Amino acid sequence: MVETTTPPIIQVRDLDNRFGDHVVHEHLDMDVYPGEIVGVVGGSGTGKSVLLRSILGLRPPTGGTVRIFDQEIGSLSPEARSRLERRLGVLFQQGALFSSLTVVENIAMPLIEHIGLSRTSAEHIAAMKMSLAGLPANAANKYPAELSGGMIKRAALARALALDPEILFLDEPTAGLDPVGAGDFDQLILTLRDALGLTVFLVTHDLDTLYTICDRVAVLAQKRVLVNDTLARVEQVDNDWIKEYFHGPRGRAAQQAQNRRQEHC
Ligand SMILES: Nc1ncnc2c1ncn2[C@@H]1O[C@H](COP(=O)(O)OP(=O)(O)OP(=O)(O)O)[C@@H](O)[C@H]1O
Repeated sequence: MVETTTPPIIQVRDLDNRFGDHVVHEHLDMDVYPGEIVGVVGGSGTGKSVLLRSILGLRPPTGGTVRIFDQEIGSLSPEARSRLERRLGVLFQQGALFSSLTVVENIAMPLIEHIGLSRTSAEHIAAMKMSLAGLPANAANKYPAELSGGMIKRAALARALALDPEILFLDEPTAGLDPVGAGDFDQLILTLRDALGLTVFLVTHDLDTLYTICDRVAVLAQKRVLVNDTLARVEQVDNDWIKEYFHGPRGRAAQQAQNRRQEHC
């Protein structure tokens, strides 16, 4: 759970991101602590995906620093950067599986490429990761086009877990799933965090995800992280977007659903 006395595992300071004249982030600060699940929310175009890409080092920011495991990613040698990347698992919005590879081959690929395992060993570990992500064994030899949306997410999650990451980044993990599938996926993320001690950084629009599994919620607005706190505190912030998002009909429904879940526990 959240231990804010420990140093952050991700520390973003004074981050700027611009595309020409378009300023997406300005003086953005954000901390993520080990073992927590942080949900990043904000209106469309507020820069959630750009923030995720900046933290992962996929997009060099216009200014500012990102430190992960107390290492500044912009100043690492290629070898150090590669070592750091192995400690991060990423689930992109569309799954980003290779369509010409089977599920087991997709999951085995990072094990072969990054740590040089033989194909047999890599596929053996890939089968275990499939099971961890809740995929049936008979999905192993299927191609992505043969999978349901929920199974694609699970296969992509299994691949993200292939190298035993310490931090898991998820971009809209429940987008496109039906409510039952989305709820199951939320529970899977929670179970994996608890079982594996992961830190989870997730970008989402899904209010149920926020209410069900997030320890803290970071709201992007006005080109920065406006607030990064428990949901109870975030809900109280006097900001138009926060009021509309959390206190509108969908926010109230998600909150009531969570209250009912807690009553049944
Ligand atoms: N490569 C790029 N070139 C130019 N502009 C970009 C680029 N990538 C992102 N942007 C712009 O940056 C802004 C933030 O984009 P981003 O995708 O991070 O938003 P978001 O908060 O994730 O939105 P959504 O919730 O709709 O997915 C948008 O205005 C987008 O058009």
